[in-house]
Amino acid sequence: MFCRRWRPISTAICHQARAFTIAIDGPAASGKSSTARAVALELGLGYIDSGSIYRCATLLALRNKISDIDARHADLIGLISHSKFDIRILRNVWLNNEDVSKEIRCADVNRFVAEIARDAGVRAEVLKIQRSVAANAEKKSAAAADGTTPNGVVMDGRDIGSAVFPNAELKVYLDASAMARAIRRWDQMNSARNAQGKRSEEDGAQTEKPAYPTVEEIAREIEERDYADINRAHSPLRIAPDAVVIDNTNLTFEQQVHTISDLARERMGIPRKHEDSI
Ligand SMILES: Nc1ncnc2c1ncn2[C@@H]1O[C@H](COP(=O)(O)OP(=O)(O)O)[C@@H](O)[C@H]1O
Ligand SMILES: Nc1ccn([C@H]2C[C@H](O)[C@@H](COP(=O)(O)OP(=O)(O)O)O2)c(=O)n1
Repeated sequence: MFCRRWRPISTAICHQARAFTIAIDGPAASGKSSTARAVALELGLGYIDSGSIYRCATLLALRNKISDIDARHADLIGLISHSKFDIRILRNVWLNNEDVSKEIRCADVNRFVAEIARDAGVRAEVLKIQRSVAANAEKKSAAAADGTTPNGVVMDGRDIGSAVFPNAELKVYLDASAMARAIRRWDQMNSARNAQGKRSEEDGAQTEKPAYPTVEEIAREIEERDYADINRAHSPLRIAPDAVVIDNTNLTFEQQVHTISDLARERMGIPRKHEDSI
C-alpha cells in the first residue's frame, strides 16, 4: 500500500510508506537549491534539484546539435528517456555515468534551458524522472531519519508545488529582489571561479580564464529566464495558492533555512527548534 501523506507515527496507517514532501519554488537565484539542500540535511530528508534535470536535458540537446526544439522534439524526448540521471544530495549531478555538475551551469545551458523547459513533451518526460528520483531519495532518507522526523524529500524548481507534488505537505515560494538575486549569482560564480583558479594554480596548470559576466549581464539573463518561465504555456512559474511566500532579500541564509525547517516541524507535529525563524 502506498500513502504519500505523512501522519504522526502514533496514527500512521502504513509506517513504511509514510513520507513528507517539501516543495520549494521560485525564480532564478532566489536561493532555492542551497536552501532546499540545507533543509533536507537538517531534517534527514532526501533532496532533488529539479532544475538540474532540465539542465541535463538541455546539455543533451546541445551535445546532439538540437537547436530547434519544435522540429527535433521527438529526438530530444528519445534521448531523455534513454538517459540515466543521478542527482546526489552532497555530491554531483551525473548524466549517463558522467559527472556533468559544472557543465550544466555553463553560459550556453543558462541561455537555452528555458527554451527546452517550455516544451510540453520534455516536461512530461522530466516529470517521470522527477517522481522516480524522488521515490528513490525518499527510500534512502528512511535510513537517515533518526525516528523523530519522517522520511521524505525536498524538491526545488518552478512547478513543484503546483504540478509535480500538488499534495506536498509544505509548499514554499522563495523570492528576493532582482538585484539581490543577480549579485548573489555573481558572487556564487566568482567564488566558483576563484576556487577553480586556485586548484589549477596548485596543479601548476596554465589555464586561460574564461570571459566573466558582469552583474548587469547576469541580471539580464536572469530576467529573460524568469520571463520565459512565468509566461510559458505548460506549468509556468506560479505561486501555488497554499504556498508560504518567503522574501529573503533581507534575511540571512540561516534564517530562511531555520524558518522552513521549523514550518516543516510544525506540520510534522513536532516542536520548533530555532529562535531566529520568522
Ligand atoms: N538569504 C540569503 N542571503 C544571501 N545569500 C543567499 C541567501 N540565500 C541564498 N543565498 C546564496 O545565493 C546564491 C544562489 O542560491 P541558489 O540556491 O543557487 O539559488 P537557486 O537555486 O534559486 O538558483 C547561493 O550562493 C546562495 O548561497
Ligand atoms: N521544476 C522546474 C525546474 C526548472 N525548470 C527550468 C526553468 C529554469 O529556468 C531552468 C533551470 O532551473 P534552475 O533551478 O537550475 O535555475 P536557477 O538555479 O534558479 O538559475 O529549468 C522548470 O521549468 N521547472
